[in-house]
Amino acid sequence: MSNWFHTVTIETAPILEKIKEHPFIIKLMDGTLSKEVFQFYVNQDSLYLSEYKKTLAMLSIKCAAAKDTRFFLDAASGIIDVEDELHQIFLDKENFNTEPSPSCELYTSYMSRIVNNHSLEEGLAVILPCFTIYKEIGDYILANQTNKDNNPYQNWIQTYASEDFANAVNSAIEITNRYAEKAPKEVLQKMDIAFIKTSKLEWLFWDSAYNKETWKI
Ligand SMILES: Cc1ncc(CO)c(N)n1
Repeated sequence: MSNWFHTVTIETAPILEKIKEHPFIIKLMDGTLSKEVFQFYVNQDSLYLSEYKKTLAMLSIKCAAAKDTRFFLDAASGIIDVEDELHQIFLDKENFNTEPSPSCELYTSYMSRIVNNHSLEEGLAVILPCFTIYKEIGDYILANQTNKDNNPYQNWIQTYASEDFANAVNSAIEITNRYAEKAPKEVLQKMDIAFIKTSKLEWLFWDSAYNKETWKI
């Protein structure tokens, strides 16, 4: 198989559509998303990113090629900058909740489990939707919004529709496709499962923020 990512993207297209139709994204795009919901999201996203960077660093040391290790280490340290920038702007430090929501816990734990206990290829697949879905959504919002000048969430939107982020996404896809080219069919199937599940978790993460998900007990 020459382009694993292309094939799995076709398979996950309905999930991406559902994300675009989610009220969180619709309201983020038109600027009517409540500040409370966005706060909840940024709070949880900060907890998410702080785990995600560790997972990327862990994945980096499993790559045989030094340039791939460097890419994931750079991405991990880039996340520290994103955490600092976006979260300084949007995060309400006094009301910061240090407990991950069930969906946040599920998402970060799932990625960490796959990266730590499974093959490199599955690890590459499991962390990829975090890049590719945010790129899709960033571009989608920017292309469809009519209120770029007065959307309170424009900085957030701009980050994920930026050229820097696009370059990082392309590199992550290229690396994953390169390892997939040499992978046997059984491994490719496991890569699909990991990618599809994380794509669903992306939807779940937005949905959980929109509903300000709590632990039921
Ligand atoms: C949940 C989630 N997925 C992906 C990204 C993009 O890095 C993010 N900030 N948060």
